[in-house]
Amino acid sequence: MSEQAAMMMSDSAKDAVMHMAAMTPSPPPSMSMSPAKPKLDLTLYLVTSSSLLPPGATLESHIEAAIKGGVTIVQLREKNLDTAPFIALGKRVHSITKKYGVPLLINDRVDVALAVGCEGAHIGWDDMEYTTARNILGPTAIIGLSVSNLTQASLAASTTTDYIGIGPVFPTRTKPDASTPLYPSGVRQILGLIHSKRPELPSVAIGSINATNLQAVLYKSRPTEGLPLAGVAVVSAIISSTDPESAASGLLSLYKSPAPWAPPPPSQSTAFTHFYLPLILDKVVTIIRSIKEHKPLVHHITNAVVKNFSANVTLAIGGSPIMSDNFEEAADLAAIAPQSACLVNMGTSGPAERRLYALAIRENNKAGKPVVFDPVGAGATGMRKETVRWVLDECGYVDVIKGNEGEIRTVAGEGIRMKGVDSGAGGGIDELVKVVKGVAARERNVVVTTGVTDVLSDGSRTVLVSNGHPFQALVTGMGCALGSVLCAALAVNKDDKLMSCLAAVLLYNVAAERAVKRDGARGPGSFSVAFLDELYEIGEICARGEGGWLDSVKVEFM
Ligand SMILES: Cc1ncc(COP(=O)(O)OP(=O)(O)O)c(N)n1
Ligand SMILES: Cc1nc(C(=O)O)sc1CCOP(=O)(O)O
Repeated sequence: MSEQAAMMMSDSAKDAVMHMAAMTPSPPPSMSMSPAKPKLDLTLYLVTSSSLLPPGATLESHIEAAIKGGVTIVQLREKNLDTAPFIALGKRVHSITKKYGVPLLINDRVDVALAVGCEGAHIGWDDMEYTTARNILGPTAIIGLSVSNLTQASLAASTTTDYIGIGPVFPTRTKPDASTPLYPSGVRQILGLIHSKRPELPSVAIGSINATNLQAVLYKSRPTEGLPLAGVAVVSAIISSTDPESAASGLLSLYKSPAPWAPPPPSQSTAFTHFYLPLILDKVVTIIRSIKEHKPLVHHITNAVVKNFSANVTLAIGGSPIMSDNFEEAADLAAIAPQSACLVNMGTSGPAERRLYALAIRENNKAGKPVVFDPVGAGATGMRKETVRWVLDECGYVDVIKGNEGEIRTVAGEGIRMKGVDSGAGGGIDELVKVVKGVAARERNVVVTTGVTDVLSDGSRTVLVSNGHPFQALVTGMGCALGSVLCAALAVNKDDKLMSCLAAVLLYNVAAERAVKRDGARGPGSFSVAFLDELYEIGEICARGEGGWLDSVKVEFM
């Protein structure tokens, strides 16, 4: 056993492995399980657990139905079977999987895999050490290793394992002794590390993956560089279903479809890859005009303090505000209008509101409608930090996070995530840009950070906007109502979300500058009225296709 592998195992497991290794000479070629390495397709990986079958179902019929539905590889994971019945079951299941050319692996038990003569085994950190398993099963067996953290990932990637199982992604009842959940952002970090060690090594994610979260797992875990997940492994999503064939085909079809919130591929998209200002400002005008034309519905789940102002801002730019905290209509509101978006502002949130956020995010994700998340006061209390973590890790996908510098630093920080972007404050604009870019790259979305200079980033492109007026900080709800404008812009332009956010921020901040120049705008009160007038006025100017109001923009592209 290698010293490295020994470090990672419990003492009893080490003793067992040492014993096995001493007893196990290098295998003669005849011990190889099949003459050639079977093709490995990890796309939809079924891991079994007989105890989770619905009443009356048999494991054999469930597995066969799931394969018909599209399962590409099966792992027999039976924790309570003695050796002889385990081998007998393995042989029965193998006769089914062989018919369909689907590889069968055995969980934990290399001896059972050998006796069954199936395609390989999956082993964890309490099981037989990898090299010993490889020696026993031979070079053509498929062997997978589990990893739950970066240390294990680094060690596993230094072996010749055929694939890695990363988990748990979410808390799961199926494996009570599972490690701390990684969430998609943790899976992404592990994929990045695997890429740095063995760029071609495929991985699957496991742990409470189901039809509701599969696309978010795939999308959010995709690293900037290197291989994305090669598949997802599920137990209960198929085994507990009364219709395993449909459960499998449903998961497969979600796996193969682009996430509803994914922007179109770059060739079709109007994304700005070159920062050519006149073209960008042209697009800004088009987006604002389009809000007036299409009157997008903005479903506000927001705090009581800012509802009235947010509704007025939405109306002033030509949108249709709905302020609804009603569970019963969240799904309808996501689906009802061809162009809509949802604002989740956690200004005043308790347990009921948090359940509503989850529902609204899920429904808008399903309908392909953008979601803007405003983590108001994110760092103020433990409850708020946990709400932010929960929204980002467990509620699906948010297209845009908008907050002030402190809020975005909290979103980036160690208190929220297993490991976050360095959130040290006070490093100036360059350091802030690094933080904002880091969050956007981690969440694969757009982050809008408001301040004297607003920082907008999608993780690769970053824009600084220095328009605006100090009166903005003196009007209640001014910060929150930017969320309404972001929603309206995203609702009418989903192709390039950074561009939509830029249009919203420019409209908002140039309107503020113009408002203080209006007659009678003497202080925050009259300013807020003049501001609404200017939002409206700029909309009218854009509707005429004019861009003169943009002469004063102060933008920098990075
Ligand atoms: C595909 C896949 N990934 C991870 C695991 C977990 O295996 P392990 O760590 O051995 O834990 P148990 O499954 O034995 O509880 C897996 N089985 N499959
Ligand atoms: C078998 C297993 N391994 C895990 C890991 O984290 O390594 S989580 C897990 C259970 C997955 O079951 P379900 O899809 O029902 O949540």
